[in-house]
Formats: sequence, structure tokens, C-alpha cells
Amino acid sequence: MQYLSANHVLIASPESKFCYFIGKKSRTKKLRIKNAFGESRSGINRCNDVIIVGAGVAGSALAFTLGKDGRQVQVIEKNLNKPDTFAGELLQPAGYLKLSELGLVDCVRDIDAQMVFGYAVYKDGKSVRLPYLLENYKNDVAGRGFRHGGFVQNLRAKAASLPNVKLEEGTVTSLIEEGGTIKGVQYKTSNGQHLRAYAPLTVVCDGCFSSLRKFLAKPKIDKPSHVVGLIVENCELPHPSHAHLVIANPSAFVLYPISSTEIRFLIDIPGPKLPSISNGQMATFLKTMVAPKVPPEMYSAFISSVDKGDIRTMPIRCMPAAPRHTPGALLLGDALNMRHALSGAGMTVALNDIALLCDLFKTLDLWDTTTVMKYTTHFYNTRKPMSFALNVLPDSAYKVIYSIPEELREKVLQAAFDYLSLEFSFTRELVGLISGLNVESWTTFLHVFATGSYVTGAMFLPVPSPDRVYAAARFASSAASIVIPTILDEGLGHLFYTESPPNYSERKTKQMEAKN
Ligand SMILES: Cc1cc2nc3c(=O)[nH]c(=O)nc-3n(C[C@H](O)[C@H](O)[C@H](O)COP(=O)(O)OP(=O)(O)OC[C@H]3O[C@@H](n4cnc5c(N)ncnc54)[C@H](O)[C@@H]3O)c2cc1C
Repeated sequence: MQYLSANHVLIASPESKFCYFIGKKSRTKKLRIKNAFGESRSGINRCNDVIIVGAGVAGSALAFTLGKDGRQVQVIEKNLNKPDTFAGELLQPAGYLKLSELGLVDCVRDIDAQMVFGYAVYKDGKSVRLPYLLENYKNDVAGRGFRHGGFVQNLRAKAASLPNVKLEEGTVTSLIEEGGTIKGVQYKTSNGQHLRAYAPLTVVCDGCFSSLRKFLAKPKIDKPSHVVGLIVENCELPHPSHAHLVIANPSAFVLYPISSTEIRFLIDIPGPKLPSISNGQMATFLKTMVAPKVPPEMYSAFISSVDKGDIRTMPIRCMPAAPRHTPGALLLGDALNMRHALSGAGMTVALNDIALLCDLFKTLDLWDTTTVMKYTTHFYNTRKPMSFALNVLPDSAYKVIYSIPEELREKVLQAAFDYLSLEFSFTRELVGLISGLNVESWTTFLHVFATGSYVTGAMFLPVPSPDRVYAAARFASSAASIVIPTILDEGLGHLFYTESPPNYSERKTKQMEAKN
């Protein structure tokens, strides 16, 4: 017999065929099992600590970490084949550090991943290099570029290697809710069986197209653009081992190495419509509007890649985290929070969240819903500095640039480039934010407002005239009307949040003692 909390008792031995789960309302469920935490023979119920929906970057990394902490984890993933997507191929240095902290760093070792040491920013043939600030870290700490599919398969294999993590193929169709508490999920297996699984905690990591987030959050999804994904082969980057950001109108783009022979181009196309791939409009767009901005040493390789025709697109979705605190369930990864893909930050935020969450929940009794809720609130607040820095800067800059009148845009883009070209000591903090290595919310504020003020000031130049003053005023008011709501949507509560969850310091000391 195992006491899970005052209201929950699990009666079973590892050899027993049944376990009895006595729930809050003294309802007893008889679960037919192979062993106390094993697979259901009848296929109806399981005894888990945690159910994870989705084994992408977030779900797989979380499953491994919770499994390592001794939890019984059931992961249900819609498709266990190697993912074939270009979403999530540049990991920021802070994301790499988190991989390392979680014991997952070998997942980037056998996939021809490339080290990335910073950004080179281009505009009209001029470039400025913004190296990551890595001097205080070990030699292996840097960004990484890789093929998404290989990385995720490695994460899945790592999670599945733990005996207490069960990874299975199935599509979760709904959450099981009783009296306002999530008790588990209903899912359909790959052979068409409809099953249910129960656990005191369900973590929903079903990605950017999440069908379940609406039950656990108030999603406010913005769809500013699409991105085109293209692989350019066998050419050298002008700044080797760097990601390149090309500031251009109408389409900004980033490129970075994803293997020793491949460079990923991610080209943004603002607005709801895309040129058609099938009738050749897209190829024409890429050759006429994008190719002239591509660094000259990569031009012919870029054109060959467009001619090859392997052009793929994805919609961009941005969404501030707005979870509805629900007992028994949590959201994580893109299901919780999304930012523009050009920031290359989604995986870093997800891995940071997992490290935080697992640290907080390490020795928590997951059946004690009230305490878990308090820790969940703490998690949603302490994750904010990272997500605030990596979401607010790129999202507000993007929204401002594409909302101002066309005639102001070129001037604003030029001023943004000049801002990035300022003395390196000034941009050090900015690089700290982009890489996720130094994410102070006040620094984020400082740079949002410093960029805005710099661009506004630049509009007066060379000599203030009535036209220029008017243009600057239009820019400033339009920027303020976008940036302020973006900041408010992300939430400011964390800046003033100082609480610790119950017994946190006591638990932390015990954890530290156990470690030593
Ligand atoms: C075009 C593009 C480019 C990007 N580039 C980068 C980048 O360079 N760097 C970066 O850090 N981030 C990038 N991102 C963001 C990054 O892809 C995500 O932040 C990251 O993949 C989030 O991981 P996740 O586990 O939440 O979601 P995913 O990795 O999408 O995983 C979700 C998983 O849930 C499964 N699933 C969905 N529904 C169900 C269901 N009902 N039942 C069971 N399983 C289900 C899916 O099959 C999938 O395996 C990019 C995003 C886009 C759109």
C-alpha cells in the first residue's frame, strides 16, 4: 500500500494484478495492471505520476527529466516518426546550457550539429558582427544549428531509455475533467483503440497548433506572417559559424548552418497571403525580392536552391502566455507561449521552463493538488524573465516595423541597423538578451525604449524639419501603441513577484543536502 496523499491511496505491490486508486470523493477505481505502475492489461487505465501530451522538444525533454527524478511518466505522441519540419533548428546558447543541465547534451552530438558563436546582421551589403558573450563559459557552450528531426528523435530515444517512461503513439482527443480538476486524458491509439489514462498531473506540450490549450489558457494568437524554409547547400557563410540576420523590406530573413554542408534560410513574408509555390510566383518572389539582399558570396547557391524547388512554408504564430490555473494540468512549450520564429528562441524558452519546473516539482507530492497549484503559480512567474526577454524584443520590433506606413519603414530599418552597429559595449546587453544568457526584465525594458528613442531621434536627422518632426511623431505614437500592449500582454506581474511557494527553502536545502 502506498500513501500518495491524505485523499489518495494506491493499494498495490509491484507484483499485483490490480491497484485501487481511492480518489478525492472516496471513489475507488479498480485498475487492472501488470505491476503497480505498469501497463494496463485491459487497456483502460494506468497508474502514472505524470501524463505528457506530445513528444516534441518540450514533451520529450520533460519526460526524460521527470523520469530521471523517478516519476512514472506516460508520454502520448501523435506521430513517432522522425519529424519533417524546419521549425526549431537554431538553439541559443542558453538553450544549450539548459540541455546540459538536464543531462540531454548528447542529443546534439551525433547529428552533425554546428556550433554558432553569434549573429552577423546585414543591411544593404553592410554587416556588423554581434558575438555571443561566452567568455565565462566552458568551450562547448555556444549556440547550435541542426536538423530538427534528428534532434527530436534523440530526445525521444533518451526519454524512452528510462524504464519508468512509457512513450507511445496516440492522439490525445480530450482532457478528462472532474469537478474542475484534470484527471487525465482520452486518446486514440495508432490502431484505432480509444483509451483513457489517468495521472495527478497532465502536462500539455502539443505544440504551436495545440488543440488542447483552449481548455487551460486564454489564448490570444497573432498571425503576423509566414516563413519560407529553404536549404542552401555547399557554400560558405560570410561569417563562419554565425547566424546571419538580413534586415530587408519587405522580407527580413535569417540563415544559419544546420549541418556541415547545409544552411537554413528562413524568410519572413509579412501578411496573411503567400505567393503560390505551384504556379511559380514564390520562386519569382524569392529571386526578385530576396536574392538581391542575400550576401553576394551565397547568391548563386541561393538561386540553385530556389530552382531545385524544395520550398516549404509555415504560418507564424505569436502568443503571450496566459494560462488559466487549472488543478491537475499545466501547459508547456509552444502550447503555452509563442514568439516570432526569426528570434530562434522557442526551444530555449521551453528548455528553460522545463529546468525550472522540474527543479520546483522535484520532491513534490503531485497528488497534493493545493500545493502543486501554488508551485505552478510560482513556476508561471519565475519563467517570465526569460520568456519576457525572448518574446517582447523581437515581437514588438516586428510589429512596429510592419505597422508603420511604408514610406517610414526604410528609415526605421536603417536606424535599427545603426542601433545594432553602435559601440559593442552598448549592444553587449542586447546580445545577452537574444542569446538568453543574461535575461533581466529591466534590461529588456531598457533596450525596447532605447531602440524606440534612437529610431525616433534618427528621424530628425540630418536637420530637423517640420516633415521630419511629423514623421518622428507618427513613428513614436505608432510604436508606443504597439509596444505597450505587447508588454502588457506578456504581463508585468513577475517584476513585483517576490513570493516563494510553501516550504520551498526547506525543500531546497534538503535537495542540496541530498546532492552533496
Ligand atoms: C518556422 C519556425 C521556425 C522556428 N525556428 C526556431 C529556431 O530556429 N529555434 C528555436 O528555438 N525555435 C524555433 N521555432 C520554435 C520551435 O519550433 C518551438 O518553440 C518548439 O518546437 C516547441 O516545442 P514543443 O515541444 O512545444 O512543440 P513541438 O516541437 O511542435 O512538439 C509538439 C508535439 O506534440 C505532438 N502533438 C500535437 N498534438 C497532439 C495530440 N493531440 N496528441 C498527441 N501528440 C500531439 C506533435 O506531433 C509534436 O510532436 C520555430 C518555429 C517555427 C514555426
